[in-house]
Amino acid sequence: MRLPAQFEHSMRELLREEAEAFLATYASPRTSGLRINALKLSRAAYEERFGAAGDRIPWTAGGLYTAEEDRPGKHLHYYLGLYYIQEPSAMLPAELLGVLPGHRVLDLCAAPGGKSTQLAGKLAGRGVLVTNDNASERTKALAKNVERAGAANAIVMNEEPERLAEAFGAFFDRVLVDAPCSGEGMFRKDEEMVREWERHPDTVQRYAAMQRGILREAAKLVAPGGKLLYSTCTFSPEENEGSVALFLAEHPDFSVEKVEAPPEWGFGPGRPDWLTPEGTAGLEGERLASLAGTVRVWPHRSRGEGHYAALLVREGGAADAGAAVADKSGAQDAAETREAEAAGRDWSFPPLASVDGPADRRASVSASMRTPAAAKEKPRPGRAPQGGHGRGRDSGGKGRPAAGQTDAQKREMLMAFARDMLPDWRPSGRLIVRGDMLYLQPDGLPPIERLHPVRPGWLLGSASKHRFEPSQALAMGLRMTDAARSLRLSSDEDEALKYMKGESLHPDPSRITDAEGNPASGRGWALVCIDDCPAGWGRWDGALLKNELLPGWRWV
Ligand SMILES: C[S@@+](CC[C@H](N)C(=O)[O-])C[C@H]1O[C@@H](n2cnc3c(N)ncnc32)[C@H](O)[C@@H]1O
Repeated sequence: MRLPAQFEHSMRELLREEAEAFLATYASPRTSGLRINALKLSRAAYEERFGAAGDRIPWTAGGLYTAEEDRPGKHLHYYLGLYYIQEPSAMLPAELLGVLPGHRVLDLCAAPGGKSTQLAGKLAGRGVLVTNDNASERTKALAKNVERAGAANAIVMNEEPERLAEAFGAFFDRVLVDAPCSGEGMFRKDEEMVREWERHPDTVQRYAAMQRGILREAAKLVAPGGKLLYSTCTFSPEENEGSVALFLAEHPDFSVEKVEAPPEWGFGPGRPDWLTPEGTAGLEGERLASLAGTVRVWPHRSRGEGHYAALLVREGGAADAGAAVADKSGAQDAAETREAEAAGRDWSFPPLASVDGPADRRASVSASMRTPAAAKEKPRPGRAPQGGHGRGRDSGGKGRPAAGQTDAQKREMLMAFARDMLPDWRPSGRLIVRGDMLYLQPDGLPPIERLHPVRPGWLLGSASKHRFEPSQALAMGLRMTDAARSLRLSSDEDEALKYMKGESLHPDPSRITDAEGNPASGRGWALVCIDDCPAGWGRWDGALLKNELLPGWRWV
């Protein structure tokens, strides 16, 4: 690979005797990997069922090295969200952030969602993940990847960091800033980055300025005692230690938490000594030296592409207070769910939270379970969702209000669907209606109506005319055993691939089963599952299973 002369010169200056080993890596293939989706399966369970998929990536739970010829993107399991294809070093930042179930987590520069799906796995369905990117085109892939992973507690935003900081304040226990950067660490992966670097001599400076602006806003979003992980996939000291030095100089309430890694992983320390005197932003002494506690991943030392990560902790507050609080509320939810179950069919979704309505109309599931309520709701004007998805369609469903349907009626349609199809399903959150679309939003968020959510919650489906249509996102976030009617296929069967290609199926009626795997009664929606994982919806008429998989989710 031909490297930009200026890049090669700078790397020789920095690395000196190590430079040859570093430059030699450009003659060997890049590393690649996949990460098993903890929301669906553990690595042990994956390997037990499907065999070992590759060498383990030591720094990441569920991470496996792959070879070019493996083509993991061409396997049904990829479509089912059982794993995400991700460069091995790119798995490090989310791992270092120390996310616990119940945390409030923000992924500020998130598209296309590699680290968001990893963070969602760490949350294990508890707490909230706000995943954001300011490039609206890129948020489509972000939303789809988050949905494919089955993250039911995520909201997807298309916002500028300033506006998030205004709306949320210091709300988050964990913030990830996987910053836009000059991408020097990805030259082996993407030669276009090499050309881009060459075309713009000021690339490094331009990105450094961007990163510093983003970090300033990110600081406002971290709760006292919370943590911020800053990462790039580049080598330049200006974009790495330099951006963190300025951050520390401007934010005395943050400090570096040293990254501890076993020597065999090969990580290098941060290099404050590579900063110019101006590059230190006036940082001195111990604070400057603490930058050595940040981490550099080098392709000649580790089995991964170039990366940088800095873990920054904000002082004050009780460490992990968010997780503790959320754990408590999780226990409370479980207790209240049991109470509601005991009350039989009175269990209900929360009252509607109108996107335009006053804040005091918002209510939690737990409150609604005590007082099922929808019938009293007044009709509201529908409002087009941002990037709305009819049944999770990639570009359709412009969020037109269903003619004549009130929000309360739409909620009732969802309830009727859930009673028929998902009798034991007990999600938590608050129900949001936007146009035809119904979403379940994690509890406890501040008002976000003035922002641009691409998904203000888990997209459950759309209620138009007289029927509720469940979304692909709903299917992907369910378990096979949630469904009162399912068709269970194995990835070895031709039928599985036919379904994923969009074909309708003619299964023997005995294969349409209930949650326990016994023959199911009734007709209507059925959850199609492959290797016990939901793949999408079909409509069963007693002889034919009509394929309801949307084109954007099909096998290609
Ligand atoms: C390195 S990529 C993120 C990769 C992503 N974290 C992942 O793991 O898939 C950086 C992202 O930052 C976004 N971005 C650039 N400037 C931004 C800003 N001011 N606010 C939020 N996102 C920004 C870009 O659109 C890009 O998607």
